[in-house]
Amino acid sequence: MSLTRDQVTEILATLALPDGGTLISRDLIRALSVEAGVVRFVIEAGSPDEARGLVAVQARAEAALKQAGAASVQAVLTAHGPAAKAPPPEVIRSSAAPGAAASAPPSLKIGGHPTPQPGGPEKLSGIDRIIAIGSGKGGVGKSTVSSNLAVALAKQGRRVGLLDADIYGPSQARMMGLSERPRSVDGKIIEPLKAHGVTVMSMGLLMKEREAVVWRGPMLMGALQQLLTQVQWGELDVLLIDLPPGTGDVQLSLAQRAQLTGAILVSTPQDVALLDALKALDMFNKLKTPVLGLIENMSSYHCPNCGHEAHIFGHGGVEAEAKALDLPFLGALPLALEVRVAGDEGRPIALGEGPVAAAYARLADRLIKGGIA
Ligand SMILES: Nc1ncnc2c1ncn2[C@@H]1O[C@H](COP(=O)(O)OP(=O)(O)OP(=O)(O)O)[C@@H](O)[C@H]1O
Repeated sequence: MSLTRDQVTEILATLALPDGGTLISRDLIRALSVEAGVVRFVIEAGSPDEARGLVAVQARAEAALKQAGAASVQAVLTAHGPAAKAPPPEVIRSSAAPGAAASAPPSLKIGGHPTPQPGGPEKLSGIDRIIAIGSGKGGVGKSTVSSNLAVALAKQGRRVGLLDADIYGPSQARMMGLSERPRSVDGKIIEPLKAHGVTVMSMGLLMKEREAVVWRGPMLMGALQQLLTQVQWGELDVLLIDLPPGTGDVQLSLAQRAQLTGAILVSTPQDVALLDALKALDMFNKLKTPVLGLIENMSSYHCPNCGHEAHIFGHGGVEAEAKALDLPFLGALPLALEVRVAGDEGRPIALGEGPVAAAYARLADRLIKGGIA
């Protein structure tokens, strides 16, 4: 049984706080989302002291939700002090790393309030093109496509950056095989890491491994601004930005802060994913970010034993939709076990040879020839 948002709220409403009331009656829950059994939320306390007193409630909430059927629970305690005198909000503890404080390179503070940016979206110095990779819903392979496309472009000689802006569930560090932490000598400029010929920066590299972070709008926008402007990207032909799924604060904030060349949307052939993708499309239109095209991921499956080609999630839906919308269809990427295994091992499949790597090479070639990447 998969939990609904209302059921989650009901469960949270039963958990009494040490000084009275519940997480719901005291209005401490922020950014609650329930998707495919994964429950994510922030418990926002008024002060770091109050937050410390809520650690036990956080653990009880996680246990109760898991018992009620949640596949996983990512609950984060944050504290907000009064705006005038408080330091930037502090991530106190995440559900996946009990007792661990969020850590970053020495003296580097991540996730403060964004600084005002007069004059609209900025052109980031040294970066020729910025492409956001989005999807209407989670799990369609947006991060997988981003890392593999980055590698495929680098293999064809492009200078490529990959920014993991999926601040809620960063996965690029794992997919690109990075565990080292980026350095910051002066506490301001962050030195990105290099993997497989790609310059990479991810919130995941600044957090402890397995830590889940869910931030509210202002903190999140501050973190995103830092990842865009404080990272020493160097000279890049293209920066790929792996967005969180859906249509939210990060997308909005990104479009407001950086001059995007455009967005690429990833979808699976399933209708539901496509409908969600259309919502994302609508969002990019509203943000005046050009949509450069659609990609169909998990398109066809080649049986490794008999070579038979099957279309497990259907096939061609994204191409048909692209046609109907008069948008470029950029390519179909096969469903293959090795894609997941390679991603989990930190060596994107596009690094090697074979049909999937060839599909990524074609995609990269098409983007380069089209002047997109
Ligand atoms: N073409 C593919 N063939 C096989 N497995 C795939 C393929 N694309 C993605 N996957 C696997 O599907 C899972 C989800 O992929 P991924 O994390 O890239 O999706 P996502 O859209 O970025 O999700 P989220 O937005 O929730 O982070 C991963 O385990 C990944 O390895």
